[in-house]
Amino acid sequence: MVSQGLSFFQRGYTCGGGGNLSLKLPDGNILATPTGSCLGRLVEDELSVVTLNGELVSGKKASKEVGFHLDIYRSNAAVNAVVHLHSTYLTALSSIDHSEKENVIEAFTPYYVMRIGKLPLLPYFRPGSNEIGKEIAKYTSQGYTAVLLANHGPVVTGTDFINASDNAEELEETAKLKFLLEGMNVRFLTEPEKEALSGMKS
Ligand SMILES: O=C(CO)COP(=O)(O)O
Repeated sequence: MVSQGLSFFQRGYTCGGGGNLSLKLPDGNILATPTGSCLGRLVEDELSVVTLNGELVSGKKASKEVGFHLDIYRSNAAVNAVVHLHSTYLTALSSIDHSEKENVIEAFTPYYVMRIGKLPLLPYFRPGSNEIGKEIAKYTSQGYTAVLLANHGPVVTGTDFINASDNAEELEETAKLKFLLEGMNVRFLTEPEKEALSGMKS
């Protein structure tokens, strides 16, 4: 978790004190990043261990968002890790329109389809509020890998910590593609145009 946090930070997936990470330990407790910590400067001994009910077992006080991490674990036994980032492109996308939506990114690559598929946008909630977890759990209980919190950022799950981290990166890259393609105002060729082009072969 310490090295992956540093990797996220160094590659610009998060900055300052934004974001939080967690994973399920073999004994069923949850290892989480402490509140106020920078993902690029995590200290192994300071990481929080909490029970599934949120009681602190060891380390520093857990992230103020640990409640939604726990709601996610309780909603779906297949989830073993949760990554929450304030990554640039997804946070930008989360800030365009606040109304709840079933999906805010269309797929551009098969990898996105395999890892994420659909990205629901949830309404804005104050960070740390109890309501967030219940709203996220409505989706994770149905097998959704990720949701986007309005004016905040993505919450991504995985079968293990590496899987959740890779899912989060794929999602951010897809958001980047969306802005690149839409920013260029790309219009792909229609079928008649493709045919016209293929007629240009000598
Ligand atoms: O990303 C954050 C809130 O959404 C940071 O909060 P924490 O430092 O408590 O984890």
